[in-house]
Amino acid sequence: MTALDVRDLRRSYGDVTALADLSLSVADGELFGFLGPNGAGKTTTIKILTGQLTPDGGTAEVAGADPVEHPLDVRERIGILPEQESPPSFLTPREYFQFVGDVRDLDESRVAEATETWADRLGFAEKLDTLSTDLSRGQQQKVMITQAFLHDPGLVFIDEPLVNLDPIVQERFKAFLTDYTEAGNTVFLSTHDIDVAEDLCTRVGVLSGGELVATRRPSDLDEGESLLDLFLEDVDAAAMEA
Ligand SMILES: Nc1ncnc2c1ncn2[C@@H]1O[C@H](COP(=O)(O)OP(=O)(O)OP(=O)(O)O)[C@@H](O)[C@H]1O
Repeated sequence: MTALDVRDLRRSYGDVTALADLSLSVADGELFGFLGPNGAGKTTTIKILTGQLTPDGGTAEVAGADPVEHPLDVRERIGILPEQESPPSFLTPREYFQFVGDVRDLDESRVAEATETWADRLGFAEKLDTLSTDLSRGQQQKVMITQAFLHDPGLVFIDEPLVNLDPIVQERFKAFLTDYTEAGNTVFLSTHDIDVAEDLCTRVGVLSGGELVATRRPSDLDEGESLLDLFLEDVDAAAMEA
């Protein structure tokens, strides 16, 4: 089954072309890395696929629904971890998860269980009743990760999830992502950390100038080959063609 399918997606902001012509499919169970230099169009793509932005043209199906025609259906079925967003400063993590649970129509007991599981997994149990404004950047990131997974979505969009996490928590979260996708769920991971993508992803797509210029499987790399070198070659080749 296909977790997401994108055909000929286009989006400009005034005379800036953010997405020129993007076609891409991600299957259920993939841990898909979305790579690209600054300004390549990654955030624009994620905003369209998560029902936050309308494209100028093209089609998309995400978790079985059209994010343009039925953005609420898509948002119900997916989890989203946007880059550089914080939990509301005036709520504690526990209150924030209750709020997200209400919006997502989850039973109180399910929210309580997920809260305990994630606080334990990411190591912030002692901060569950602290106002978010008094949390460190890393602790706030743990809260944002938790809200993305609170309802056990089959498809999650995560943008630079490891930022501000200490190495121990990073490893724990990476192991979770692997287990999560091996269980059949799908992760769409946008990152500049090519080493993490090489280590973690089952497949990556390289976006450059608003177009997908390569897809690769880290498991297919030859001895001595690195995803970073190939990424740099892909982006250089795309720049030469432009
Ligand atoms: N609201 C906006 N108004 C005008 N231009 C925008 C807007 N949002 C994005 N852009 C432009 O669209 C292009 C793609 O931006 P986008 O944020 O999608 O790239 P990105 O791959 O996520 O970049 P980064 O890795 O730096 O976060 C860039 O040239 C950017 O300047």
